[in-house]
Amino acid sequence: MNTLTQSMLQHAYAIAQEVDAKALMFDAEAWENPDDLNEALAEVNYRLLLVSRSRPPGSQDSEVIEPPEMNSDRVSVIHIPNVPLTRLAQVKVSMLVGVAEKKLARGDVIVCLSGVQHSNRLDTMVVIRVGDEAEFFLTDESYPLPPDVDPAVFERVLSIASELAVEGRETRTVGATFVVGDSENVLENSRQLVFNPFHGYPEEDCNILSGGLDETIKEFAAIDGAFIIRGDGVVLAAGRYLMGTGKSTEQLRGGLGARHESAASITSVTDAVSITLSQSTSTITIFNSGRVMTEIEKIRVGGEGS
Ligand SMILES: Nc1ncnc2c1ncn2[C@@H]1O[C@H](COP(=O)(O)OP(=O)(O)OP(=O)(O)O)[C@@H](O)[C@H]1O
Repeated sequence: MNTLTQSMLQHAYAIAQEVDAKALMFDAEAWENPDDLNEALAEVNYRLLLVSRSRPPGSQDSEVIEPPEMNSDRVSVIHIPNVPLTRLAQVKVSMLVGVAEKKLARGDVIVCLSGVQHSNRLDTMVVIRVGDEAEFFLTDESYPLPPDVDPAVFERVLSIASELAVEGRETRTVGATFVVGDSENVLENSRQLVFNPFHGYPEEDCNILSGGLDETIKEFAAIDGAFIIRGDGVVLAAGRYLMGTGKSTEQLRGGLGARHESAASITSVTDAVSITLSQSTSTITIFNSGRVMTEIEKIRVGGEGS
């Protein structure tokens, strides 16, 4: 391990102890292989949140460093979308997923370490109190998800939206809205714009957690309207027109149009959360209670985090 990385680890550990941090958040992807990661983990005897890239259920990706099996309360893993993210976006998404999975809570202090992917080098340390930075959690909600939404479903939708942002469709950017949770209410507050491609299929074939559905969803992102996803991951509909427009509880910033307005509004009249990918900026915006909860900007095509 190089001197800088060792020094970063030691200082991060010392700071975590001094400020009584909830955890040290640690980027598993900065390592080239699991042995190097293990060596680094042995350096710090503190509660660890390992950030790792998520893969679709059942898929293999040799680029992804799987954190070692650890039978310990000291270490838990947060999966974030497997797309290039800036350092800030990575921290933001890790915190969001960490809070959704109840591994973190508003007010927790965390010491975050990251480095360029597979470089074996840590070069960035950030100390954050979850929820303090306005741009991380823009609403007052202490828990970001509706009660019926499995955090794994939220994480998968976030991954699919992030991949869509990077990949686009047939060389073009695409936009999409995923409305997750409180689906009976959401269906009552929306109507079918076009034929629902998920209608009539067994639920087990339409669950985003069961694998194999990502490409189908990405294909249907091109059709007008929103996806409606039940809290357990079953995709109930695509091509859905969301009603209740104009009921968002805050003025959206300039440049956001009907897609974002409708995504915000549906979360003000139901308990759902909306995840919206902008076609024009490739920014992902997450809404709940009619307001912006988080924005993830600059999901980039290729390159290193900055
Ligand atoms: N009420 C609605 N329910 C579901 N989808 C909608 C609704 N209104 C608009 N859309 C979707 O948004 C698309 C138009 O988005 P528009 O450009 O007007 O909004 P925007 O918020 O600026 O989004 P973007 O940043 O992606 O351009 C439509 O093609 C349609 O797919």
